[in-house]
Amino acid sequence: MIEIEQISKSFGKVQALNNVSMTIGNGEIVGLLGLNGAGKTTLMRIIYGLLAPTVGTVKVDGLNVATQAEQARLQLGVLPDGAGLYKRLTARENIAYFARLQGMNEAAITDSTDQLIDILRMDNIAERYSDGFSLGERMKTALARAIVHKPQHVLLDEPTNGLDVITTRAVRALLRQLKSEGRSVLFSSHLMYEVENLCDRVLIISGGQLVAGGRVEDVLHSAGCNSLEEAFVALSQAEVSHVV
Ligand SMILES: Nc1ncnc2c1ncn2[C@@H]1O[C@H](COP(=O)(O)OP(=O)(O)OP(=O)(O)O)[C@@H](O)[C@H]1O
Repeated sequence: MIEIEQISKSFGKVQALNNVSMTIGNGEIVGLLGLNGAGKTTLMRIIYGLLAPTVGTVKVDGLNVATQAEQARLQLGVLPDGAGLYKRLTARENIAYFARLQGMNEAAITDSTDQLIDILRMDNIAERYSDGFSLGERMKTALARAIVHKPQHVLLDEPTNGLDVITTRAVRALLRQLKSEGRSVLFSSHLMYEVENLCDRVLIISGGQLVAGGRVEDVLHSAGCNSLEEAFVALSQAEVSHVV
């Protein structure tokens, strides 16, 4: 379980997050929605321990990410915003290198890398250097790298960004598989239908504040809307102060 308790984060005068609390349970897919600049990436980076919150704590399976960062990170797989790859490594080598950093043995690395190359349809790029990869090819490699060590919790910042329809479907199937294995998935997206189809729960952030959360039908009901897009627009446009 990931427990986010009263997180606030300021960058100078910009309050990127303001008193955000939530939990993400095992076996759950949670979608994080928010307009550009709402605070999604900041929240993901804080959960992974890349950024320290100004106030608040994050616990991953009871481990405080501020004070037990290394142990907590072993439980997490992360696809960061604009994920960078090692250009002088092939896609396969990028994935395997990351797995090695996570302490996996070589047999498990080969096994898991082969599986992901197959699932994400990466046969044509597996042995190519990542320098020059298209957006979708980079995303596939970064996604495989994020989950190669089979983490308990997966944080994905816009995981289907730039992917073609077949690969997007494969990614959705992969996320459902992670859920069926009892893993938790938190992903951000600007695609309403994706969130609607995939998520057990949706969280809506606006101006750094959590303005709605729950099952899609509950969010629609409380916003008095017929579609998630309508509810999202209505909730995101509510007046929220963004500057302290
Ligand atoms: N390192 C930083 N320095 C200054 N401001 C920052 C920094 N990182 C984020 N911000 C600001 O914090 C706010 C939240 O940014 P964040 O990247 O979390 O938004 P987001 O919801 O992921 O947006 P998008 O959908 O555009 O990716 C924005 O106003 C952004 O400009």
